[in-house]
Amino acid sequence: MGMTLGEKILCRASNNQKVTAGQIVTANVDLCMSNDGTSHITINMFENQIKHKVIHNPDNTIFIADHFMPSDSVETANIHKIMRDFTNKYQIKFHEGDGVCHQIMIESYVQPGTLVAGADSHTCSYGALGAFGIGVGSTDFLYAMVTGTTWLMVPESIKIKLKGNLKKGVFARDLMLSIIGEIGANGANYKIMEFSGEAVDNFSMNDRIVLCNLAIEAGAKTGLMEPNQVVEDYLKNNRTDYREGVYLKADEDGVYCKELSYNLDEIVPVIARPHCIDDVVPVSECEGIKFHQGFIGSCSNGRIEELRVAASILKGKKVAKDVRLIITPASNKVYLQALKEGLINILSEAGAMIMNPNCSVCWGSCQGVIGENEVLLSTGTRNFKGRCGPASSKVYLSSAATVAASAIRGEICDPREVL
Ligand SMILES: CC(C)[C@H](C(=O)O)[C@@H](O)C(=O)O
Ligand code: SF4
Repeated sequence: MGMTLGEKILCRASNNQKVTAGQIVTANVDLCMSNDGTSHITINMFENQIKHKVIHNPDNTIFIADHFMPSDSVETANIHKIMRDFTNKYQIKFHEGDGVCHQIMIESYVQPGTLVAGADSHTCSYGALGAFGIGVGSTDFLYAMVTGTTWLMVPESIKIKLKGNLKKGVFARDLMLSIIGEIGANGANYKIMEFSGEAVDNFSMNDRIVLCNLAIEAGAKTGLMEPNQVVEDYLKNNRTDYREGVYLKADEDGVYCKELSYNLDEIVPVIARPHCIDDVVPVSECEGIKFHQGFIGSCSNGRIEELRVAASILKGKKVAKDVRLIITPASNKVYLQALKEGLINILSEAGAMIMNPNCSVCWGSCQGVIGENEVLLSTGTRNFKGRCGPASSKVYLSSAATVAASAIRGEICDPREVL
């Protein structure tokens, strides 16, 4: 009996010949990542509750300030100071203002075949590179940072076979929201969502990240894809630390708890309605709904490909009078690329507000918070009640194209009408 891709990676990380779903393993963690959402909690425990104050591998420990960047209050400024002092003291890597943690990790650190513990739920994004990213709480993060290991039960895997091609105006974001809409927000609880099939070969790095990033929103332990030439090219072109990676593949006879198949030709632009990500309907069912703010950004949808699509729609047009459009590149690298391509000019001339790279409106605690009864159309990851404003506010989730097209119209519309 063979192994799934996730089992292969955990096998390697735990120095086993074979692992099977349900088995509990202690595994070596290749990278530890923490952000300003919770790192002060970890630092407090480290300084005050443990005896042997050792960081297992400072070089592989990365702290990133992105959720409240720049700080919006004395409280968050103090969190950044705690992070700055701690990372200086222990020679840990620290990024401040460079962008969203997961984007920074993918641009600069994560390698295929590795295990990464991140104190953030969307650590599952690293599956795009064929790495096993797990979101952990502050205590588990502390354990991994100090010991270089973590323990986990090997999850069962769901094979998600993708074939066909996305039509014009339909994006990876629509595909993943459609999958979550079908299986439900608990549909993959503690499972690995392993994406495969001929369609995956045609995916860009951005598509790969979009799919793996939202795996947690179906309850998955992580999302995974076999690394391929696209990954290899991405690493070669973007990474100063490029080295030959560990390109693990699932065995033909790996055991899956479920198999799902999707034909990409059948996917249409969709929207997740408030307040649950699995309340997914075709955009056409939301046509005409007024909204007050649009947001393009986040670790899910703030990369250059998304800004290009937004710019192609907004070029020469104006954001509707009663809509605020906030666009936040996912990293400085993305921002600089957008500047170089003239996208920032186009978006700005159309009336969008361009923010510094950070979690921005996705997180709803730093910038672009919405008011009582206001409606947000967002490319963020979550639409929980109160995520981006008071309990009376509403968040709809869609692709960047849908946000851009709707921002011009002043009400939700299908991006295929303008593309
Ligand atoms: C702050 C952090 C712990 C949180 C997460 O884990 O996902 C945040 O990034 C989010 O998207 O809600
Ligand atoms: S962009 Fe949103 S989902 Fe991603 S880490 Fe930041 S707050 Fe979390």
